[in-house]
Amino acid sequence: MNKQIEAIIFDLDGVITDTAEFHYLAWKKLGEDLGIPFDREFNETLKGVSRTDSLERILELGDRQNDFSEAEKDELATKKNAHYVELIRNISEKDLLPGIESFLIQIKRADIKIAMASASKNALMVANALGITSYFDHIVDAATVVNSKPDPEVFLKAANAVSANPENCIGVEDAAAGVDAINAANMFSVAIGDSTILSHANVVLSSTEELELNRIIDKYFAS
Ligand SMILES: O=P(O)(O)OC[C@H]1O[C@@H](O)[C@H](O)[C@@H](O)[C@@H]1O
Ligand SMILES: [Mg+2]
Repeated sequence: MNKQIEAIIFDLDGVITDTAEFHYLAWKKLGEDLGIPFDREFNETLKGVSRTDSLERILELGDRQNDFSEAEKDELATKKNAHYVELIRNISEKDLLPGIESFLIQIKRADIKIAMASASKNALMVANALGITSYFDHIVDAATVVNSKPDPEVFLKAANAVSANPENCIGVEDAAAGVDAINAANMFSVAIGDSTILSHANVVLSSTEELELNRIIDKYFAS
């Protein structure tokens, strides 16, 4: 098959904006309320993972997974979300991570499709608050995704929605589970963050400032 780039598919939290930090703070508060404190290292295992699966992992950490009914777990997840929504109340264009908007403009000019594959049910609201929705040809509705990253489902849904062949897609992620999902979707993975955690990506950049379309294209064709 002809190698070409049809779409670039973005994770949201921790890639486009630093909401990964707010997810961490909101889960940390819930964990402390439950007597299950945890650190940033454990938080790495929550990145990219859905709300319900994240709660399960925290309860397992405290060996409390059997202490709550499904209804009580729903209440806990709702409580975390209320705290998260409060933390992101004032986000706006100023909270776009450096280099993101210019990267989106470069992709648009190159006539490559842009999609979002976030596990967050708040993704559309956050994208609207950041003023970037119009750049996206498709934003996957997390409520329709059955399997959490590292399953490739959300990336495959995004590719399908913009009629792109997964092998001709590039995924951008900040989470280890997200990189696994991109790789499992048979896409080219670009990771932003710590290269010791994200070494399984095709390309690791230390910051969004380094996102530059020509550079990514060169790496993709060299792979
Ligand atoms: O609770 P939400 O907004 O639906 O988000 C679900 C998940 O969305 C992912 O993007 C985040 O990396 C996770 O930390 C978060 O738990
Ligand atoms: Mg992320």
